Amino acid sequence: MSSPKDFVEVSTQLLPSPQTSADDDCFRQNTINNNKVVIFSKSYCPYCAETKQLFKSKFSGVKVEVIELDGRSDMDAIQDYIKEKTGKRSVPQTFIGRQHVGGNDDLQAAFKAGKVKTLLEEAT
Ligand SMILES: N[C@@H](CCC(=O)N[C@@H](CS)C(=O)NCC(=O)O)C(=O)O
Repeated sequence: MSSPKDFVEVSTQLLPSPQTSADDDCFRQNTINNNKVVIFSKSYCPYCAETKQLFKSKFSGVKVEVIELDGRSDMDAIQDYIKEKTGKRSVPQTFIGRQHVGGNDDLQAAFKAGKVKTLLEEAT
């Protein structure tokens, strides 16, 4: 059952254009640190669509920050940064409460194990 307040808010954030590569990393880390749920995504990617749909259907009411990488001039740099942090370069990559959950397969498995709910509850 869902009520109006349960409707999930999915927004697409454009990171500001930083001046230096040190600023770049700062913006990327701040995006992960300052949002409860962050999904690095590509708009055409079917796995990304599944990840976004999971939050929409199962965690309505939770604000999800979606960074659509395709078309961004810093797409490769962001993917390099995520690879450096997590070992993974594919999209989607989901972070909950600053913790890396992983790609869509990882997220779906974490959901089935009840871990997504726990991470959301623990996230500030
Ligand atoms: N098993 C991965 C599959 C992800 C995947 O293959 N994503 C593609 C896009 S649909 C990808 O990242 N391709 C390389 C790229 O876009 O840089 C998952 O569940 O997340």
